Amino acid sequence: MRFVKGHGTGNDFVILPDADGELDLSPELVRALCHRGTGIGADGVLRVVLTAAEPAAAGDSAAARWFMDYRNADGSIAEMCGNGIRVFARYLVDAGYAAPGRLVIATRAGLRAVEVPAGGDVTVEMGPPELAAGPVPVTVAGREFAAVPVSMGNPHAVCFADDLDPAGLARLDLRAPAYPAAAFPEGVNVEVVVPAPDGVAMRVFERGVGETASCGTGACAVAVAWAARNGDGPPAEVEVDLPGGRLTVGWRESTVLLSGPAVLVSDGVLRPDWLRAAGGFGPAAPAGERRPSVVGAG
Ligand SMILES: N[C@@H](CCC[C@H](N)C(=O)O)C(=O)O
Repeated sequence: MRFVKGHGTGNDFVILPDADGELDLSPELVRALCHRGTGIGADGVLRVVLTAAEPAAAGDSAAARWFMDYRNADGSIAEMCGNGIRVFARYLVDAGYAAPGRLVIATRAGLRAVEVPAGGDVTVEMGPPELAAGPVPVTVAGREFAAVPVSMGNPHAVCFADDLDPAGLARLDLRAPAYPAAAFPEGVNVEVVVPAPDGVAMRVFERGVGETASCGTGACAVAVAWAARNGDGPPAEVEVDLPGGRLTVGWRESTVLLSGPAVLVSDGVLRPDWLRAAGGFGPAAPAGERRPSVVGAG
């Protein structure tokens, strides 16, 4: 079984080519693949499957040839991944499954158009954001924030720490943020944001993963909450600095655009013995018996 490893600003993924939808990706196998000591190591898994072969993408095959099946490192399923879809698109072009240019990819959050040049940064149209009613109290490092709830297809809670600078942000203990379960019944990704010379700097505690070096949907949620707070309409662009690098968030009418590097690192082969010990890929379950399409971190 072949895999490719890739990342977007340090948010890293195991890419599994599965055009015909033959792999049953159990949560146990996802956890084993993502384990940084005993597996390949990643924040998540991207299964690359034709929409025509994927029951979760039923109805999208006329508009999009490929479906991004994204899984968090803990084995849970999320609706959307902004860095993941950029890496996914880079893989499609690199593997010869798509020509450079604009391509549309199906996700659990709906169709997303991606602009993939032959080389360089990849931009995705992330769709319109949803600012939910708030604020919601979220506690990070013993401090309560009035968090702004934003959906980018997946849920985010944006916490502004205006009194900190990027160095203060780097010192914050981001483990175990707490939030009212009723406000985020499916769990939530928590971002802490500070002002930075070119825009904003952020760190993120991802649902289903823990702290990651970068989060594309998180960067969009932060830029949306930041623009809403400033109150004078979306700026042309916001530069978002993350521990793993810089992402740029822009707007085209009501659509949020996310740009940044998407890098393929290595190709590999899963050893049969390792795969067997990790539980292996079962045959894909019939459509009606598939696991729930979205699982919160719990
Ligand atoms: N890193 C991703 C987001 C992945 C999903 C997230 N952990 C969730 O459960 O919603 C990104 O780049 O957007």
